[in-house]
Amino acid sequence: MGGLVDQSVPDVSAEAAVPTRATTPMLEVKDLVVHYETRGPGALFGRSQTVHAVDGIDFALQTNETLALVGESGCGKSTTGRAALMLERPTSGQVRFEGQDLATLPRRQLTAMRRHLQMVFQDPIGSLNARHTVGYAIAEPLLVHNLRPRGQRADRVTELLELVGLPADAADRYPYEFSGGQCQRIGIARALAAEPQFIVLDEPVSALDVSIQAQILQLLTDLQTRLGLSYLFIAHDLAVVGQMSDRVAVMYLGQIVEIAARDSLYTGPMHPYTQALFSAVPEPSVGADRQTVVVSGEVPSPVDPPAGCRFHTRCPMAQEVCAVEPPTLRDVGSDHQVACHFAEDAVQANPFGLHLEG
Ligand SMILES: Nc1ncnc2c1ncn2[C@@H]1O[C@H](COP(=O)(O)OP(=O)(O)OP(=O)(O)O)[C@@H](O)[C@H]1O
Repeated sequence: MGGLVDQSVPDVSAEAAVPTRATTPMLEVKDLVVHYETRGPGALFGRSQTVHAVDGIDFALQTNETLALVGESGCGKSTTGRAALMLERPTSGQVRFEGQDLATLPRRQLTAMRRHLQMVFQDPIGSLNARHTVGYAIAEPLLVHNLRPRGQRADRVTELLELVGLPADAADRYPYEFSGGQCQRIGIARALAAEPQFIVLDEPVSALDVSIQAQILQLLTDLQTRLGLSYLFIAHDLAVVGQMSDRVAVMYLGQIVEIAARDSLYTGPMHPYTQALFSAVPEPSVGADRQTVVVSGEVPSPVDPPAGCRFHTRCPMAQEVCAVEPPTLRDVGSDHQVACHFAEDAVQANPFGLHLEG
């Protein structure tokens, strides 16, 4: 496969070994669509319009695997995460957890199933109720799902606090008494309380200082190994994604444009949009802490996405066919799929000047 190498290829020697494929994926998302009906400009009398937040995506996640979702703000990552947990009812498509379609489950069964599916949020402090003690916040899922006899719940809270590296006396204190990193540990303990198998991590470290980020990422990695968790990891920081993921899906305007094993994507990104994302990663030596996508033009509105390939209005490789025919995801290597008519040409042309191998 192509010889593109990103400058910021992370140290991948450590933790995340690619897990062996099971026959039935733990979670499977098929042709997922989430549209929002909103009012256009003009408040009360604005015309009704459809936001194409997620538009027909497929992915699967194995036990103990981390799939990262990356892409610019507004491309549909959080909506995908919420829909995978059924916090957002899909407009159409399937979300199968251990083979069972959650979209068709009666409400009661869905509530019972929810304990296996949890979320950790971006804003660690805001996601906790300021009026509840930390102990209550962590015990609440035990109450909701009726787990553990009443007399054992306090011990379980202590156990969970210990699991995330906090002292037992944290249970009697309030969220405002803790730092952002400590609050994120509390959020993780709360997510773990119901013994989930699958957790959506929605930008779990982007609100934290860099030094704290590393500690939380290490905690998440350790917990995954210890508890056999599967993560859908939503993030914009490609260095963090490179450290945390087994596989990576790149989203643009509600669709997956490239999905691959982490190393395959990081050493040979084939979609021009993925290449643009990688070209925007700041070199650590420069000291910049945020990426800006260098591709020209604005992201088109998800109310009226472009016909054909949605990226064609900004793509340096675009030709006539791109404005007409939507490319489907096709195999371009082992565990590597791309939705681009000219992906092979893009590797040759290297339009964003990624550092070339050799
Ligand atoms: N409840 C809603 N009603 C209407 N539009 C929505 C709603 N939630 C999200 N959207 C729109 O759907 C699109 C996808 O949003 P989403 O939050 O999933 O993107 P994202 O990639 O997670 O962005 P970010 O990185 O900024 O969180 C955006 O255009 C957003 O404005």
